[in-house]
Amino acid sequence: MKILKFGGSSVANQENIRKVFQIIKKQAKKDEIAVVFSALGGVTEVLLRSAVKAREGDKSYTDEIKVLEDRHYDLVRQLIPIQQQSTVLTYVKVRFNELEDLFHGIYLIKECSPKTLDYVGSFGERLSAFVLAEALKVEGLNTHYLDAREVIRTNNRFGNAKVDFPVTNDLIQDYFHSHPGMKIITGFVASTEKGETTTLGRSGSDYTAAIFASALTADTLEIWTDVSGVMTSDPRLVYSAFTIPQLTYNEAMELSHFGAKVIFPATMQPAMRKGIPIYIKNTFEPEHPGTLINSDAPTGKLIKGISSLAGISLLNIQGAGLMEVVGVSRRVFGALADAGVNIILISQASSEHSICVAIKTNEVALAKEGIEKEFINEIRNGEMDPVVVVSEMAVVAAVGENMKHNPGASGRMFMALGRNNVNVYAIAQGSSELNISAVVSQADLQKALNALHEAFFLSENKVLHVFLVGVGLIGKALIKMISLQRKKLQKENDLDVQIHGIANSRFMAFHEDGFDLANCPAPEDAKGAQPMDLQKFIKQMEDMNFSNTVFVDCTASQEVADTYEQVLEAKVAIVTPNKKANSGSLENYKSLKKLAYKRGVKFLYETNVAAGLPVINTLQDLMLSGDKVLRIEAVLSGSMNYIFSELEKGAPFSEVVKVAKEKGYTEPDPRDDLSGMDVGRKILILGREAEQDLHFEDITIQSMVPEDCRETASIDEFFVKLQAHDGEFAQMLETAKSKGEKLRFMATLENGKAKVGLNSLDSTHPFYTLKGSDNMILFTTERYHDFPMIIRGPGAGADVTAAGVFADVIRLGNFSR
Ligand SMILES: NC(=O)C1=CN([C@@H]2O[C@H](COP(=O)(O)OP(=O)(O)OC[C@H]3O[C@@H](n4cnc5c(N)ncnc54)[C@H](O)[C@@H]3O)[C@@H](O)[C@H]2O)C=CC1
Ligand SMILES: N[C@@H](CC=O)C(=O)O
Ligand code: NA
Repeated sequence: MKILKFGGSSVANQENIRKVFQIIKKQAKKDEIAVVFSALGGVTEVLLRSAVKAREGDKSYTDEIKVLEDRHYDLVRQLIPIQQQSTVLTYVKVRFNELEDLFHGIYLIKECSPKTLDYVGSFGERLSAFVLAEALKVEGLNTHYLDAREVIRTNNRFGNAKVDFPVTNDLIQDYFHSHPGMKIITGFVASTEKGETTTLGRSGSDYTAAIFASALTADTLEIWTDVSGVMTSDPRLVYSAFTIPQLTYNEAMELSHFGAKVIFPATMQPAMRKGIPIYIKNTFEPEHPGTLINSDAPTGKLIKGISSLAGISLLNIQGAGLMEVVGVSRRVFGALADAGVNIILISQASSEHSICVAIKTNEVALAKEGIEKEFINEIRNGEMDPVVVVSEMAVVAAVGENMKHNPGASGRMFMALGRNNVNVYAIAQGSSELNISAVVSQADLQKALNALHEAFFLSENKVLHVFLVGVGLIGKALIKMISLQRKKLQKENDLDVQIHGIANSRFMAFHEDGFDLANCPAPEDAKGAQPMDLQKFIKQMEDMNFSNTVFVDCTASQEVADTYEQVLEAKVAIVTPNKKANSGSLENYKSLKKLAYKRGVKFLYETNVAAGLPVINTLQDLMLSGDKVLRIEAVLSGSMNYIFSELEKGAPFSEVVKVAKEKGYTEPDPRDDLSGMDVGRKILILGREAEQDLHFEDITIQSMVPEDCRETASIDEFFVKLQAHDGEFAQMLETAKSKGEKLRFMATLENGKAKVGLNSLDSTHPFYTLKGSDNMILFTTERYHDFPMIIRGPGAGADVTAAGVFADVIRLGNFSR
């Protein structure tokens, strides 16, 4: 025997009911089944609301009841052929006549007792189960309508009646023996010995199903609802939440205490006591295995799920006079009980200096008043402080029986929270080791849940959540690269990179699950694209509240660089090829580094110098290991090296500059390269990385932009004007050639001063052989003294730069593991 229960959403309308019928017919072919139905979705609420309206003399209840009546008639007409409709329509009509009389009575005497309310509430299930039993007959099933009031006996605590199990079990068994056919049972309703109608309280229909399952020792109980089982966490907050395949009864109880509202375990008790397996299944996705809840040993992971509860406040009861005083906690809890306040979590440290309890925020006033009244003398004497209330809190709890005797769960939990800058206000774990709960600020709830979810369930795949500003040459290349490499990273490095925000200077767009990187739209073409607003972008990034968030700045914008402080403050890591922040004031450079350190996040910018070539990291390693930089001599501009080496092949200067831009070597504005500014910035950054207090004024820069081209408005106009100077550059080249030399645009840093400019070098110089977009950096240090350390290779271009940015992002994965 199997008991199936379908909730209100499963029977909300004809379309859904057809799905329910499919499921019932399929199961009836294999097994003996009985089916419990809730009222059609929303009906009970309307009935109860109308009763209140009637009591308050509000006549509009009649309209609401009329709508319900028509809804049931419509359903009969939709499900049952016309020739067979009359008995069913009559049944419905009689029920609504009864309701009309009932409501009229309430309206007249202006009174509606809990007993009357139970009677009113019973109509929803009595209507749905009857109509559906008849409709299933039309489908060829031999059904038998069972009004559960005939067999479920309760006391007369109306609204939340207690079941008399011995009597009920006998009645159910007798009924099933003496009545053939597939029972179609009303959920929620029961009756007293005297035949008064009662209801079974919250999730009453689940309870009905469990009562029948238990009385009949069913093989299984299936709860059909609108979600595919119990999820690992609240899917509205944790996008990667998934269905838990199997839970023990204990785990199900713990999980549903906070958050997972799929079942209300109290209602499952009768089935649990008998060890009957319970399946949570989805009417709208019947093939999904859903969740099995049974008494088997816990399976799988260290924890099963992460539940949460918002709207919490913490009460701190503390004072020096409370230490080692027996009876304090009894009085605290007594006072809370007297005030009718439900305690959600308790924590007391062994110093006994304070007791901390978490309660629902709407009960704070009652609780505070109750406790302060109880301790009025102690507070007056200064032995105890007034109760301190911290509001806007939430509880997160890791749940699973495998935590028992298995060290590491709390370590992993608090590590994940700490790494993501989630402050923990209170902690509780019972000795059952089934649940570790932590109180966090409500603003951090989503981040906390995601961090925990990742730590416990996705730990094979740590996820970096990227927000990318600047989808230009480098940004686009980066997206493409991540898309191509993602599978391998997931498989071989336990790392996933998702992009949740994209922006250029005009538009921005966001995606909760991460954009489809293989077909990533431009920001302006993405769904929900909005005009770019940098502050809004950052706010949205913070609101999405992912753990391991990375802000990637692929612009050359000062405005974006100016937000780094704000971003780091939010504990978000930064990866950027944009040199503006590090080449601004020395103070800003230092304070950003300090802030990143303080906030425990990384600020990575390898591509600030020589694109993907390992220059910054190498220099940082040298410094960390105690070396000292004496001199840096370098070619730091890919575009300038390209331009001066291409010039040798005979093309005009302006033409070569254009090609350098087309090849993606130059800055967005090529004058930044030609003016030496870009190289100036790079040598400044290298100096600072070498722990020298370098300012921009310490650099002498020779500009290659002819005077009259400096003030031109557009880049196109600049190119036109530049043509007039092709001859001068050809002449410079000739002069060098005549001496057997080559032109190299380079930077030198020594004794706290830097020089940037064009040099003519003979063949003995290491830079002589550079080609194309090559960069070359010579570090002369205390350790690399006689011969410098040399780094050489292409130092500009979309791919080598994007690769460097990508490598920094991946590096973050290693840091924050
Ligand atoms: N091209 C190269 O070889 C290398 C470039 N870099 C750096 O990479 C960065 C990006 O360069 P490219 O991709 O070539 O530039 P790009 O001009 O192709 O792209 C820049 C993107 O940033 C966007 N943008 C500009 N200001 C913005 C703002 N305030 N808010 C939002 N978006 C904004 C633009 O709309 C554009 O989508 C620059 O900082 C550059 O110095 C670093 C190393 C090498
Ligand atoms: N424009 C730069 C590339 C970025 O740093 C160059 O030409 O080297
Ligand atoms: Na680099």
